[in-house]
Amino acid sequence: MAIQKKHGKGRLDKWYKLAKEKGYRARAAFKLIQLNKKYGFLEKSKVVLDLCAAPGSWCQVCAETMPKDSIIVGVDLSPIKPIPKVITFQSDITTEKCRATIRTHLKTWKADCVLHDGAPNVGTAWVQDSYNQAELALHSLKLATEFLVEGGAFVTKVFRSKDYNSLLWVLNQLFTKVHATKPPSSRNVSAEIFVVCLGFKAPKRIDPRLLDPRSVFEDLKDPAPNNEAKVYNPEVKKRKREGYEEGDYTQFKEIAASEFIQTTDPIAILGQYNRLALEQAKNGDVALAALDKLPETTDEIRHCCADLKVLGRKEFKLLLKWRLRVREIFGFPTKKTTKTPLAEEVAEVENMDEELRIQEELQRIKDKESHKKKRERRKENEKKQKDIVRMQMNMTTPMDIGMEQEGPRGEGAMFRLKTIDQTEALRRVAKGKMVKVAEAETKKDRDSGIGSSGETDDESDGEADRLERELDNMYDQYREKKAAADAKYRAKRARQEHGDDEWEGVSESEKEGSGGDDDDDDMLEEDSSDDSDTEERGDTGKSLIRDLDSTAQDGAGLSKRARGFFNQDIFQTIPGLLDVPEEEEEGEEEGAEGEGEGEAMDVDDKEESDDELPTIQEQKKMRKEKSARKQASGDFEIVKDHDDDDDWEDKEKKAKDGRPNIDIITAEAMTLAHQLARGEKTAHDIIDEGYNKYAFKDRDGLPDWFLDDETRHDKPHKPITKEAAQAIKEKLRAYNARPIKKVAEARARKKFKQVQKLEKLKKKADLLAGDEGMSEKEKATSIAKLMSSAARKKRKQPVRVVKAAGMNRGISGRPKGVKGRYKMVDPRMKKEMRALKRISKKK
Ligand SMILES: C[S@@+](CC[C@H](N)C(=O)[O-])C[C@H]1O[C@@H](n2cnc3c(N)ncnc32)[C@H](O)[C@@H]1O
Repeated sequence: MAIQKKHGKGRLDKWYKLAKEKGYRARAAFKLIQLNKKYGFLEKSKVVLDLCAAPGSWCQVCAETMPKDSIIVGVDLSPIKPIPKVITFQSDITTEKCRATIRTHLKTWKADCVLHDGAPNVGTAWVQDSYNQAELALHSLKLATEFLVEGGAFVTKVFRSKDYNSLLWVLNQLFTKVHATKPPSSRNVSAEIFVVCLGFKAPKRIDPRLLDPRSVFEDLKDPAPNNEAKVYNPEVKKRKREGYEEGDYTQFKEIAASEFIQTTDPIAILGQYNRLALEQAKNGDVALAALDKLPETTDEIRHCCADLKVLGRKEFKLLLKWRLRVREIFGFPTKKTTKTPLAEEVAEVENMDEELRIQEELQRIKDKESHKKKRERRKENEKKQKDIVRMQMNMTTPMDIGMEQEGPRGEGAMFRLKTIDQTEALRRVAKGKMVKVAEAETKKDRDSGIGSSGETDDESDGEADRLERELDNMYDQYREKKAAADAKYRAKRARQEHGDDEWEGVSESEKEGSGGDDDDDDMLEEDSSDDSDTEERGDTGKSLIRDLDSTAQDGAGLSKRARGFFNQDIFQTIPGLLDVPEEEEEGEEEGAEGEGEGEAMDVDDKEESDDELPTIQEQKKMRKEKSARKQASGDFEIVKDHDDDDDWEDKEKKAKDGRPNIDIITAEAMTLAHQLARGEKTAHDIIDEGYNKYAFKDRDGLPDWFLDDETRHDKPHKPITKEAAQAIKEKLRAYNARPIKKVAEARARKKFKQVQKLEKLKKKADLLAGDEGMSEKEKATSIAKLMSSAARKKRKQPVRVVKAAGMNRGISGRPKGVKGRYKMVDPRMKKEMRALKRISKKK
């Protein structure tokens, strides 16, 4: 929760900094800029009267925004430093003298706009005497009625207080439109708002009572003096006025938090008070002491209680929830029974409360409805799940579960491959995975929050089921958490979600031996996507045949991806590995190039392919040569560390991204390659090894978390040779030895600059050499001079120390008038250092 501070550095907000940057004398400038942006009163004004104008930022904005040669008159109790094109003088706007001075400056002119940003400052910054402010605003209005032209605008600052409505009423009598607004640059913690009055009615006669604080603010008994005047007359003491509670002269109101708990209208308290006090507990208030000790009274609640005026919707809700909870604990009735109407005077606050109340009511209704829906869906799914189990036990048929659907031609959906494939039902039925379908559905619901809300309708479930679900749920949460923290895991999941498990299939089969039921899955999935645009049974059949064909072909030769893998240089010398018909290979190569996959090509090959394309034969020859070169030098391009699972995933991803394939050869593959090369193993052996206990796993009915763990840890550990491990180590060492990107960039920049410098020198030397007016000796000496001056190192500019004081403090970026290298220092630091030294010396 961001709490705006009113003191110290809290003041140096973005508007403050922006004002400094733009050269405005106060951040208040932005309030006028924003008000004018909304109502556009300055652009059409030729004469403006700025009341309470010091230090003059509003005058600056006027001078900037108003047409050329406009008249701007600014007045304040404090002196205003001269501003170009602005007339300023010092006076109290409540006095007759001030009125007369304005008249002399304006002569016969009438003002198009009267601005008033007066603030009678008393006490600390946040304690505002709202009455004085309202009174000052009324004084400024009085001046406005005298100097404003008909249709003119009046902008005034007011504080939300008891007198606010009376003031608004008066303004409404004199102007056609009255808008109360709070510009974004006005601090949230401040009670100030601005009233922009447009279309001055300019009545011929104004009832003097309308502008008399005594009658406008009728509660008033004694007329209030201008507090600012106290600055000049310290004898004058602040008087008590009616309109405030006895002993409470400020707008800052606090109430014991226990009152908030007990009240029947908590929203009224949230709207009216600045703070809910908890710490009175120390003064012996029993209710507060109990409240203070409750675990529900968290730090966040304490923060919220500390300043109600800065809270947003979320925090209000938090406080209201807390109240309900505490009421429950203390045994209060938890439903609201009565509502106390809010005081009329705090109209603004009342609106906000009303809004909050409506919003909460809406939210409550929404929540209720969504809970109801979730419950219904959950029940439905559970029923389905039970039906499916029954079906598996031959107690019922899919039709009973609602799986039948009439196709466009009348045939049952049960027998349409396409529809079945879409629901994945057949595939799972075939593999006995119907339970998983239901599980997946239930899980989906759980993911969307169903069942996790602790609703009471799971009594019908068995304890074991419930436990299982809870476990699954916890595991899902764990996975979500992991996914949020782990980019690699996210990437992997994204790949799975996009059905992009082609490579996974390869690595899986490579790791576990090929075959198994996963292959079937892939085939059906491909089938469904291939034929998504046709509903014909025949078409689906065709597609199945096509896929089966391709698989058969893969079995005979190698799949495209497998061929890509074995196309790598390291396998080039192994006989019989790539016995593929010539035409087919050509087709593949072209395809790979066309698709930009290039998995069987390394970087160099790729670069070559960019130029004039070599023929297939040439490419093959080049590859062979290269492979021989690498074999001779023992340079294996391997990066995979055997135990580094994450790294492996990363490499897989890289390979999928279409980057060079140097990363995808693992130590295992290298070992295998060595074994094949040495004749220790044949292709047949490898295929044979593929049939192992890991290849055929029964995954039916097992929970996801278990399957995940299995895939991660239950896999064959293939041997790796010493050479392979060594090669990988070397490779990684080379990787680690590379300079970081920034260093490489800096070096390249340096080199580039040197080349540029050299070019320049060359040009100059050429010019000198071609100069006919110079003798050869002269030429030689001047070129030598040139060279030596170029070789001389430039002296670094000394760093200038700039004190961060006054205007410079709090500004980010280069301070004004400072050129070259500089260092910002805070003089306070120096003082502190000296003090520390002094202290240590004394010691
Ligand atoms: C918030 S500042 C005005 C800032 C100004 N709008 C600006 O942009 O620089 C409020 C000013 O009201 C002035 N003020 C308060 N009472 C006054 C009075 N009776 N007559 C004239 N100025 C007064 C104070 O001296 C103070 O400078």
